[in-house]
Amino acid sequence: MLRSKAFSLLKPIPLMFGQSNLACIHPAIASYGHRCHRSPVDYRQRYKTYSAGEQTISASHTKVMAEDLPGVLILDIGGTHGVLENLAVLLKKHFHLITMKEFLENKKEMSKKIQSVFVFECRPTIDRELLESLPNLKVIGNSGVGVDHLDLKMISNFGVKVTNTPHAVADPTADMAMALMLASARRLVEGCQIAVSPDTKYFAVDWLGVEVTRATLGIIGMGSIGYKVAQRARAFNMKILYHNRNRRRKEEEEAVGAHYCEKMEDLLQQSDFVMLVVNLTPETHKLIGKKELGLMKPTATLINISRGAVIDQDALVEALQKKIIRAAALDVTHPEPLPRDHPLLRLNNIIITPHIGTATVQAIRMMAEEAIANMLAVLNGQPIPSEVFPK
Ligand SMILES: O=C(O)[C@H](O)CO
Repeated sequence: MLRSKAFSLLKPIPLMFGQSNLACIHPAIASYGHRCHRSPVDYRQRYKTYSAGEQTISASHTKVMAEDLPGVLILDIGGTHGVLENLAVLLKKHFHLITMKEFLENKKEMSKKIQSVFVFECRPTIDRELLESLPNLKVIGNSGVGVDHLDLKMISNFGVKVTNTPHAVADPTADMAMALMLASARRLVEGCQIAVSPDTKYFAVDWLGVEVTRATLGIIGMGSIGYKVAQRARAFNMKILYHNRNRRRKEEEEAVGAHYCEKMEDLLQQSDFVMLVVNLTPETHKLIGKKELGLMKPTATLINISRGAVIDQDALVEALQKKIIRAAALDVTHPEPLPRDHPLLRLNNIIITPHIGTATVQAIRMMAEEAIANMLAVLNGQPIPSEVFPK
């Protein structure tokens, strides 16, 4: 709902990809993956520069017929063509769009044409049956960074590559992390409800918040999103702790004033805000359970912008009910959405948003562009900016 509303505001914009010539992908985009791995900030900078200078070439200038382009199967995600209209415009520059409906109606002909599948964010998934019916499939372009919804091993056994969009998601997701932290700390949602309630006799002292400024933030998962959260938190003079599989370089730690905690337990015990920014893998499944929640301060807040299954939700319900921790702010849950009678929805010390970390006009477009660049690289046998490998 929120996504489609946001998207309806999106006006046609100059497109980064010029013509439907598969070789004409802008070199800045074709190569950003390599450099951006080290310096993700670069990408947005360069994106601005190039998109501003790029000439708009509308679909009518396209000489190549859609049928001549490699087929991309769009798994239905809404919109009139099975894909949001504005994403369709971007994709059509380089691909012959085939919706699931078209595929199912004319499977014999369509299945041969399809060389790529575009997956919008983290849904839906791709099963063996679909893979078996696409003999020419070469790449699945996931729009979004998390690929926990895809069976990477099975896909790779079909000789199909999977790509994701780590660069496009980093800033908006880090912004969302800050929004959740601030909203929970200052009890923004309750404040809104009170402000619009018919009862005008309310006293702020009855629902005091806590301060983010100078508080201790513990970031679990210091990849590019985690690091961007740290950059933002520094502006709030927060003390930053982090736990990650690999320690960041000294210069990177110093740039944001982050302190490494080798043991996650130390971070949990010391933090006022614990921020989860890890990928969902078998190792991080229910990473935060009863024991971990018990280590947190009773005044601490848990924020999750990764995946719902990283938290043992039953343990979280109990911790929030018994005030073992102060509050939680979740952009992700398991499942999504939660069943309407789920106990998490009945608590007042929680904020839940419907997985909107990347639901911005800019991010959705940039994710699509990053996914397109990846898919074209695979189809053209060029270096792939962001490929994901099975473990
Ligand atoms: O994985 C991601 O990038 C986000 O969760 C998008 O849905």
